Amino acid sequence: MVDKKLTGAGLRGQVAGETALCTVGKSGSGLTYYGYDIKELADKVSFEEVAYLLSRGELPNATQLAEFKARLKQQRGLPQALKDVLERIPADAHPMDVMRTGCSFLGNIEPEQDFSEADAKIERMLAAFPSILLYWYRFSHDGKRIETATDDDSIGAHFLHLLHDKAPSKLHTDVMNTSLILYAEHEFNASTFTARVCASTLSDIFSCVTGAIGSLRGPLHGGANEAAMELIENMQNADDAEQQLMGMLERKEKIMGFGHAIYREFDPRNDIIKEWSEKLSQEFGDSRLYDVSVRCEEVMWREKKLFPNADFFHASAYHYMGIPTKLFTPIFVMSRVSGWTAHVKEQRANNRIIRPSADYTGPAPRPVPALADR
Ligand SMILES: CC(=O)SCCNC(=O)CCNC(=O)[C@H](O)C(C)(C)COP(=O)(O)OP(=O)(O)OC[C@H]1O[C@@H](n2cnc3c(N)ncnc32)[C@H](O)[C@@H]1OP(=O)(O)O
Ligand SMILES: O=C([O-])CC(=O)C(=O)O
Repeated sequence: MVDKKLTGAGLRGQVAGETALCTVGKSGSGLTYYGYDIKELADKVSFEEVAYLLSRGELPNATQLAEFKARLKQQRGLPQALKDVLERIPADAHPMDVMRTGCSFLGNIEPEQDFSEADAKIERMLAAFPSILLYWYRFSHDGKRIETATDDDSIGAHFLHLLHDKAPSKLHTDVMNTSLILYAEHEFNASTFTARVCASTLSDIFSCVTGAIGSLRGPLHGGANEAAMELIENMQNADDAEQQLMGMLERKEKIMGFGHAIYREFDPRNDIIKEWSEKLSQEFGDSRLYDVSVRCEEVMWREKKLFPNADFFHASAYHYMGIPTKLFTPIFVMSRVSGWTAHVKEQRANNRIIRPSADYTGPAPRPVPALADR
């Protein structure tokens, strides 16, 4: 990858700590989890194996995986107190706010009393987050109190099952699996750094994840997959996409789903999700969204040397699976909770409170004037 000097604002280019979890923009295709290349992981394993890897440092063997999945399945149910809270959140709330509240409330009724409980709480969040999201969504939008304890083999299938009231196809299950793997971990991104700052104060794991959800919500981070969908859904065809984009670039507007703080030439997750988006477009029988996305990619590279990040082709892929746009970023939460919590454990294992300094730009020292003189 080409080196660009990364200086100044946003702590860009500054090392803020150590991690054994992940490399971004370094070896192989540019993204590794505990030394495993993202392409190989996306090809060969399940999201549950990746979640286990991130939490324990090694991939599970067959017995460990079966036990891990069984524990996750058992924990999909929600306590009545949490369902009561979710039923009070209005239909027009942003689902990321629902996730933030759901996570925070879970931390009230099932708190992490001691750091030795971290693994149990991580499994509970992995199992319960799709249930929290869909219980609220189905109650507020369809007036239905759904049963969240399904028998689906994977977190991705569980999510789609609750959303559509039926077990998903193999294709959709596979896409969800890959998507959750791609979103699982990404070094010191903004939301993970939020989680680590919180962990460094020796706070509980639910507080760390609640804060991280808040950071992920913004359109410059996880919220970009929804913003990308809003962009492409209004493009009628590839030529229209080109025309609209050229206008936006001329007006110096930001194009959501493009660019990256670390990668300079490509995001290795893009090719993978792009391929699934194409397959889904064929199954869907209407390739408009895929076609306009491809043209956007071409135009952005030609005009600005900017490339699609992980979020851009996720928009069309999720849409083809019938997922409402406002649920896109919460899927990111369902996945990234594995990375956040792995970082919380890593921070706790070698902790010093994260407390950087600031360059002062305010007024020189001065006396406080009396109220009557101001
Ligand atoms: C999973 C994820 O979270 S991936 C990121 C998701 N976010 C998005 O897709 C939002 C759109 N993208 C962006 O806002 C940015 O590219 C970010 C936030 C991801 C990275 O920001 P930075 O590290 O500041 O970007 P970088 O230093 O590469 O920017 C270089 C130049 O390209 C411009 N640029 C970067 N991305 C875009 C974009 N998507 N559209 C238009 N211009 C852009 C910047 O404005 C900057 O121009 P300038 O030097 O004249 O100010
Ligand atoms: O690393 C980043 O800054 C953003 C990102 O791609 C991610 O968190 O997946």
